[in-house]
Amino acid sequence: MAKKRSKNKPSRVQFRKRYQGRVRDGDLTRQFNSGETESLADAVKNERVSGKGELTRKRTVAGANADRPTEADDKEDPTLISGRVICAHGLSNSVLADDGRRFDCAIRQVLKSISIEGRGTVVAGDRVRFRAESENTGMIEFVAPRHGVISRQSRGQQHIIAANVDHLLIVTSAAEPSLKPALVDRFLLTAQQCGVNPVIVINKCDLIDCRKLQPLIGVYASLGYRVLLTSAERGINIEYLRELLRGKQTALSGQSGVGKSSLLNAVQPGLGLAVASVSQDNQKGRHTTTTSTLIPLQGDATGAVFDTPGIRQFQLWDITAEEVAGLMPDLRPHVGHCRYSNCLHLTEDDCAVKDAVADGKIDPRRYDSYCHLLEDDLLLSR
Ligand SMILES: Nc1nc2c(ncn2[C@@H]2O[C@H](COP(=O)(O)OP(=O)(O)OP(=O)(O)O)[C@@H](O)[C@H]2O)c(=O)[nH]1
Ligand SMILES: [Zn+2]
Repeated sequence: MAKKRSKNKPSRVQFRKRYQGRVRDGDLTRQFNSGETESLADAVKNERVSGKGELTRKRTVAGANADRPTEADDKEDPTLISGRVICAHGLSNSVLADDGRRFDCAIRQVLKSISIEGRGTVVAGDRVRFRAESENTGMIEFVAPRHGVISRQSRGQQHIIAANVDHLLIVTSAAEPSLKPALVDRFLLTAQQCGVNPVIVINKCDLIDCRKLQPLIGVYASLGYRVLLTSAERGINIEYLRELLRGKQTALSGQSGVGKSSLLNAVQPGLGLAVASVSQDNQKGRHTTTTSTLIPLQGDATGAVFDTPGIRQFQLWDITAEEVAGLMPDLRPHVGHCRYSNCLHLTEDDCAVKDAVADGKIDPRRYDSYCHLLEDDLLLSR
């Protein structure tokens, strides 16, 4: 009789132990002296937004800050300006107000105190409310809760590089360089892990007979992934891509030379160039490679693209071999039916995943990707 998947999952305590305080709530965490941790989103909610935390405590103890706004006040406070963070640089953050003005903003101390080592209090893509202090400077008072967070691992900690990412374009090319579905599978896993909606773009479709791609596209489409065949060179599906980007914050990932800049230039002349120069800047400094920049689309109040080296090649962050199958929509339904609750679906007997591959329910190539990821990467580093 098959065992239930839930037995395979680590308990909350084991989970916390495993990540040693780095509780992955999809957000930054801070650690109290007691050893407890709290995500940035929760901290902001508890302390800043509800006004029940630090601010309120300060107010009652010292009687100070009595005029501090609560969230409701913030939203109604006409002196605060709404905008989004274009580039986060610690002390000076570039913020684009919804009315199109640019401000250099500092961050209010209480927001800083809830991040780890002051890093990542705000990141590119964050929706913020700030108080203008001059024509072009201001103070960020409020950071809205995030969705679609892209992070990377840095010295064992999660480091957010972009927030509120609506779409992740996984850009590949049909040829030159050749299509690497295993790489697409990795990016799909990362997108799943980050809670970002992926779109697979196969560029340079002018170089091959696209009918050859039908089986591959069929597999992805059957898993619910959107696949777009494009040619930046011939202008194929560029209008569709433009529509996809409209009003959304989109991140691009993919190997060098697949045509990311060319696609952006086809959508909006000069956009690829703007992106390339930002990427260059990022590559110059060793510590700035994680800094991402949001580049607004012309004539589109809310549409913008992120493109930094950090996102282009972004890696799975802190994933365990046991978690991978659960992040793959084709493997996931079968994992609970294996004989062993800790089955890795590689060499074990009575493995429901391998049975599903044999029965044609899982595409063998996808299973192959899974095996390579575990054997060549995740299990080797153990
Ligand atoms: N045939 C063909 N060539 C293309 C297409 N799109 C881009 N290219 C060419 O592919 C090469 C690489 O394009 P880029 O846009 O620089 O690629 P990228 O992904 O931005 O590369 P990196 O900046 O290195 O990450 C250039 O020589 C482009 O002219 C296409 O649709 N068809
Ligand atoms: Zn199995």
